[in-house]
Amino acid sequence: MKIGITIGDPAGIGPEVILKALQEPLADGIEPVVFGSRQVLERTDRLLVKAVTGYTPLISKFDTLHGPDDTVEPGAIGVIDVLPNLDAAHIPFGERDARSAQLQLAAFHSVVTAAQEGEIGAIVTAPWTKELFRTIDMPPVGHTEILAEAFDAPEHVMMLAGPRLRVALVTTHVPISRVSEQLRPPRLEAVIRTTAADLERLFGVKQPNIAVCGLNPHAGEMGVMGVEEGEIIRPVVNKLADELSDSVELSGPYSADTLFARYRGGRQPFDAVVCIYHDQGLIPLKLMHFGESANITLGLPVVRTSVDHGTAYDIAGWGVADAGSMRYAIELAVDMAKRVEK
Ligand SMILES: NC(=O)C1=CN([C@@H]2O[C@H](COP(=O)(O)OP(=O)(O)OC[C@H]3O[C@@H](n4cnc5c(N)ncnc54)[C@H](O)[C@@H]3O)[C@@H](O)[C@H]2O)C=CC1
Ligand SMILES: NCC(=O)COP(=O)(O)O
Repeated sequence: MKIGITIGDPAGIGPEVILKALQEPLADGIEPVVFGSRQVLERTDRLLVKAVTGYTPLISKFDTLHGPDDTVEPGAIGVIDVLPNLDAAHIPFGERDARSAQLQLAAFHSVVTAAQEGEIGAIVTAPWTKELFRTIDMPPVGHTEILAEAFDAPEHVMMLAGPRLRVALVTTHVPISRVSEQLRPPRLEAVIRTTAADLERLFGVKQPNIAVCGLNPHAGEMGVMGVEEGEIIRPVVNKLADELSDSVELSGPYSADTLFARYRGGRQPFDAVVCIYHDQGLIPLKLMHFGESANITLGLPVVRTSVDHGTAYDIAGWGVADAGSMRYAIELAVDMAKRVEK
């Protein structure tokens, strides 16, 4: 099975974490194919040879493919040049460059097409810089939103998952001031249903135990600190807890701070926590699992995972980036693709 890995923003740490993550071979029968630029991978490989003690050069393993249907030589790393005429070799690290915006987007479009055509078993993305799209007159956009549109999946969910904590987000990249207006019963209901279904489909968790956070301090404290819990969250949770009682244990809304305190001491009280906004879920996730967790798009017909970090311009080109999350994202994608294939 081929796993399509996108290069992300070439000015960031994406290419570095890909090559570091591929130092150890993947499971038998799994062929990594990097969608991006051979020039970028070659310069990163050279850099890592100089900067990282014990790094094994991979350049001799790069196998340029004409397309995702090409065969990858055994033990090789397939590479697809998505913009062969782009001079990507000299894009400066840690700087905004329109060429990076073009490359990160072209790589992603290519991998999405390959997935739609059934050429790859899963997508793994290295980080891109959303704000960079302004250099090519596009709005800042995440992979998740593009995937949802490409696969017509309005009920998609962004989940970040590590060994114990999994958080599923109701709202993602919106200003805090707009979270309340985006917290609507149909969206919350869709997130709970998709999370429950994909805990089993992708993670193999049967009869999941799912908690839902409140939005406000103390989950609104009987309405004196906010009304969304009483007006929106509790009615949806009560309705679905009843409807799904045979297959899901659903509870909430919980006061978010104390809910995450239950994870102390190595405990895993829930299979997933539905969080109302981005930082409500990602702060505890990163405190517990940064570097050993991945981002997963639920609700898609294709498996897609990504790293738990961004492009880290402050360390790009130094060779010091930790590739734990990229390796985790690749291995998780392989597991999920095998589970879905069965
Ligand atoms: N999946 C994706 O494409 C994601 C992209 N981003 C994008 O990344 C850009 C930068 O975002 P930030 O909030 O600054 O987060 P960031 O994760 O890029 O950096 C935050 C801090 O963590 C460090 N760091 C991140 N990953 C690391 C690694 N693998 N090893 C060692 N240190 C690491 C960085 O050096 C920095 O000090 C933004 O444009 C954002 O949109 C952010 C998250 C995910
Ligand atoms: N904070 C997570 C994040 O930004 C992931 O975005 P996406 O590119 O995976 O949609």
